[in-house]
Amino acid sequence: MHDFPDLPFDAAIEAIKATVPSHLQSPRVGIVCGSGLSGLVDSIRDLHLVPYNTIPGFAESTVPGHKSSLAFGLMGSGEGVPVVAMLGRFHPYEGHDLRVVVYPIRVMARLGITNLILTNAAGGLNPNLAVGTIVALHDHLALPNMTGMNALLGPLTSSSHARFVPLSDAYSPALRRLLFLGAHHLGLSADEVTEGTYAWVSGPTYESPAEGRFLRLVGADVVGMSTVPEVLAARQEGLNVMALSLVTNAVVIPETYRDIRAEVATELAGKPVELPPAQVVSHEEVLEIGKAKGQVMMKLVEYVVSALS
Ligand SMILES: O=P(O)(O)O[C@H]1O[C@H](CO)[C@@H](O)[C@H]1O
Ligand code: HPA
Repeated sequence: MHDFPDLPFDAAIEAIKATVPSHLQSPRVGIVCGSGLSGLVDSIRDLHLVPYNTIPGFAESTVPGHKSSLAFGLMGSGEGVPVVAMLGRFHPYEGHDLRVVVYPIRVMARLGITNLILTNAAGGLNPNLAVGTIVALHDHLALPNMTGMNALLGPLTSSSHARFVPLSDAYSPALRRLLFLGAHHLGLSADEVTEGTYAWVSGPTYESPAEGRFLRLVGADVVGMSTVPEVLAARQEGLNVMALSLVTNAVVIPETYRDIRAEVATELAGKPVELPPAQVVSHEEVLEIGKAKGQVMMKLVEYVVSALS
């Protein structure tokens, strides 16, 4: 296998191995913690943190709720499974090139992980998904990928990589099976953990009502600004992928718009106008739900990782 020099893989691996204790240097599972979900680190013992700014080629995460360190350690009971977790990810809207966004996934693959568990905070498009629901992704819909913003565009980063990567099998059924066994063992209902399709958007704007309606119409259940580029790189690296969305807010999809003209007419007729409550999403709300519900996500991830031992 030959790595290409614009991405400093060898230097990154060297920097990591220089600080991480030898029994943690070859993690089997990689985990990416989404917005407000870095609390997953609490389930890692023998914890060893490597700040991103000490790893050649890594950027810094600039989004609140995303720390900027790799966490090495053991997860699960008994001997434990060696894992590496990204406490904070990179998003294109921060100004990071897509090759930089997925670089940590490729570094984790070179450290030896074979399974990747991605987590994210997402807006709910499917009206059946309550805030707090965990959605195991079984597919994605990525308009940016289809229109020239694909993380696999450009020179291959390894001569062993496929140029054309199929996505019909991107989300491992075997890992999803483990997840639902875990949900059963943890006593979680079908309303608490379910499956669905993730729409990837570039952000950083949240969806307009018409965009939300469009994404729902074309089959997406949740929407977010991450994960898909990482899935593509992981699949090119030959990793098994599981991705979990935590629904942190309902995307506003009104069936009808406020009739402002009628409101004015009512007002002019001297009658009181009843104003509907404003419905806007904020990143603070996203982080709050992540903190409140992150525990369930953590237990599920712990179950799946333990089952991989
Ligand atoms: O996908 P993660 O990184 O969890 O973050 C989600 O939360 C942020 C918006 O609140 C966006 O970055 C969106 O993608
Ligand atoms: N839209 C896009 N990304 C998100 C959302 C949303 O409503 N919530 C959390 N991440």
